[in-house]
Parts: sequence; structure tokens; C-alpha cells
Amino acid sequence: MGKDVIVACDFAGREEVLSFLDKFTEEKPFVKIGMELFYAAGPDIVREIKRRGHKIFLDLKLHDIPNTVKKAMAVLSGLDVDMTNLHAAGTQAMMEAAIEGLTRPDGTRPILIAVTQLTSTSQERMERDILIEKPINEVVMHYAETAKHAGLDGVVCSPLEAEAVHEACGSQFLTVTPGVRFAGGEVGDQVRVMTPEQAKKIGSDYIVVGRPITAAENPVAAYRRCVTEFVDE
Ligand SMILES: O=c1ccn([C@@H]2O[C@H](COP(=O)(O)O)[C@@H](O)[C@H]2O)c(=O)[nH]1
Repeated sequence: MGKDVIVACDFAGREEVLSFLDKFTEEKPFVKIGMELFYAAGPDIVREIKRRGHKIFLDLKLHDIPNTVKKAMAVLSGLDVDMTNLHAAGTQAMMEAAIEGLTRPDGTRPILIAVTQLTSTSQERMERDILIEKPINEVVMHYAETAKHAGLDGVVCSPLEAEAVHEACGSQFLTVTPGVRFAGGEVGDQVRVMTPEQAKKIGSDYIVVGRPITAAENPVAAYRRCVTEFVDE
């Protein structure tokens, strides 16, 4: 897979997401379905968007005991998504169980990536609220290396950490990076942010962009701007 822009379709239901996707008449963006849409519209919305020809990143961030995650991943493996994820904080054992569950009888499976530290988390909040008293870069790197040992394909991290993750885990280990804003754009609840252009320079494999596209006056133009800044030569 080459570099791509993944659109975070954080919508309240089926009609909202489909009318958003209908605006894209000339391209089929890679779509991220997160908790809001999945909890509202269920597995059918995954099938429907897939049927329309979009690649899908199912972003449910599983985090539970290994047996539960394994069984949940076995269910998700039937949905034919292209990518899914879990929290690396669930341990190497949980990640190994997830791979077992996700792998189909024919040996194929979607790309599986691990969330390191959420891009909305700052150094200060991580120390104060979750008592992790290490530099956030070191924490991200530790989770990335654990995910690699477990056999995962990559991580979710900020573009700020993409270069270091590739240095530690290899260039084939995927960096899927939310926390992306246009220069001067509203940051909202994100903390560790970069522009699409900066994410490209630092070597992110995928950028995940939600509100800068979905809340834009012209979402298709905003998407194309991301592609121009991040993908095009
Ligand atoms: O660390 C993480 C992990 C996941 N996300 C998800 O990405 C999008 C970002 O949306 P924006 O509107 O561009 O902020 C959203 O769906 C998050 O759930 C993340 O932001 N950070």
C-alpha cells in the first residue's frame, strides 16, 4: 500500500455518512469508521460502504483481556475491512490473541495496527492522569516495538513520531497518523499535530483526517488539498 489519506467519517448515522460520501463523485476516499458511526449503524454500514468501493479502516480500538479480544476480532474478520486496530496498552499477549482471532481460515487477515498514545494526549496529561512518567516519545516507541514483536503491521501515532517509529521498527512498519490539521486550522481536542505536508516530509504512511474535511464548507476540496499536500509528488 502507498501513501494515502484516510477520511475519519465520524457521523451520527447511515444517512449522514452516505450523503457525505455522495459528494465524492470523482474519487473513492479510504474511509475510517469509528465508534460513533459503528455503534449507531452497526456492521451493515461497513458492508454498504465497502460495496460502494471504498477501502475501510474500522477504528474500534479494542482493549480487553486476550480471550475477549481474540473472539471479537474473529467476528470483525468476517466484515472484510482493510484495516482495524486495538490499544497497545492491552499488552503483547492481547495483541497476539488479536492476530489469532483476526486471521481467517485461508490465512488472510486485514492490516492490524496498535494505538500507542492517543494524539489528544499531552506529556502533562499522560503523567498526571495515567501516571506514566516517561517522555511521550519513549512511550510511543515502546508500544510500537511491543506491537512489532506481537506481529502487528504498524501503529497509530502522531505524525510527530512517524520517523522515529520507522527508525526503530523498520520502513515497512506502518505509521497511521491522526492529529492532522491544515496550517493555521482549528486544532480542537488534538494535541500532537502536524500539517499534511509536514506529515509527508516526516514519513507518515497514512494520514487520518476528520473534521478538517467533514466540517469544511467544501469537503471534496479539503480532501483534495490533503491529497495534494500529502500524496502528490
Ligand atoms: O490517537 C488517535 C487515534 C485515533 N484518532 C481518531 O482519528 C480521527 C481524527 O479526527 P479529527 O477530526 O481529524 O481530529 C478521529 O476519528 C479519532 O477517533 C485520533 O484522533 N487519535
